[in-house]
Amino acid sequence: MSASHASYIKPGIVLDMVKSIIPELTTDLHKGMMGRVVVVGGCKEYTGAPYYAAISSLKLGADLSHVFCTEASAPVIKSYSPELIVHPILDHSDVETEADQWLARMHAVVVGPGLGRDKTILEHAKDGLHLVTEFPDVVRGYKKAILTPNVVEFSRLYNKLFNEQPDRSEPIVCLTKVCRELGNVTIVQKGEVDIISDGENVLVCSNEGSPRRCGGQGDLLSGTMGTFTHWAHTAQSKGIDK
Ligand SMILES: NC(=O)C1=CN([C@@H]2O[C@H](COP(=O)(O)OP(=O)(O)OC[C@H]3O[C@@H](n4cnc5c(N)ncnc54)[C@H](O)[C@@H]3O)[C@@H](O)[C@H]2O)[C@@H](O)CC1
Ligand SMILES: Nc1ncnc2c1ncn2[C@@H]1O[C@H](COP(=O)(O)OP(=O)(O)OP(=O)(O)O)[C@@H](O)[C@H]1O
Repeated sequence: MSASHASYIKPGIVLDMVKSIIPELTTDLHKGMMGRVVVVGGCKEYTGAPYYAAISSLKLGADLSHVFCTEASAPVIKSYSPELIVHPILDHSDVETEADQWLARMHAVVVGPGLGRDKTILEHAKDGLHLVTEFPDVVRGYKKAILTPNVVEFSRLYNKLFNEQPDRSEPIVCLTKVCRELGNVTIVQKGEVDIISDGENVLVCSNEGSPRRCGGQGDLLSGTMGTFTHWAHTAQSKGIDK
């Protein structure tokens, strides 16, 4: 299927789509129902990235926000906020067992902010996009997966899958091609204009953002997306999303 068959969603309805999935706060809710999100990230060099992602998920409206990070980064991340639940497990040899007992309770997992490139940590936890670029089968066919590459990360992924650089003059064609190759995962390709697709639908978000390009904006996006993802799936299960 070529990109010309993809259906395009009008940008103007984005806000309505988002509003339609925000759950109503009612007195019968109990702690956790608005979202239990875990951010997997945080290493010696990067403690801000997982903090930004985790605190964003909470500030948007999730009830509980966890961070899986390394031993060294844990006290730093904890000191930024008492609201985060911080697990220093990523450099433990039994990380999978330790993580599994928590993962089963989570609504959304945000993998990548500040994981760094330490080989041991990557073997244990994997930098989200680095992992997908190295081993695309990890997400292939998992339609709930959302990847949020910046331009350079997208090029690396495209190159891995098709052994060539993406044609920058045809961003939508290239994006839908990658989504389909990975079994219709959703990709948010970030840039001046964000292009979002699952290989079938394409949403181009050209709302003006900040012209400042400081680090951490992708982390805010990934954290809020963790909460929105839970809300979207809940709305979908109730048949109330757009
Ligand atoms: N305070 C923190 O702890 C922060 C940690 N961060 C972490 O830092 C690590 C490295 O992140 P990087 O984003 O530097 O990743 P990379 O090391 O993969 O570098 C990406 C490169 O692509 C470039 N780039 C991005 N968009 C581009 C465009 N449209 N055109 C041309 N070049 C473009 C960037 O300038 C950057 O040099 C990650 O683990 C990340 O999570 C960052 O999230 C920033 C904040
Ligand atoms: N040139 C641009 N103009 C306006 N907005 C942009 C531009 N590039 C990216 N953005 C916006 O900034 C947000 C973060 O994208 P960015 O490319 O900075 O991610 P990143 O490099 O992964 O971030 P991080 O520093 O957190 O790792 C996205 O939501 C995107 O819409």
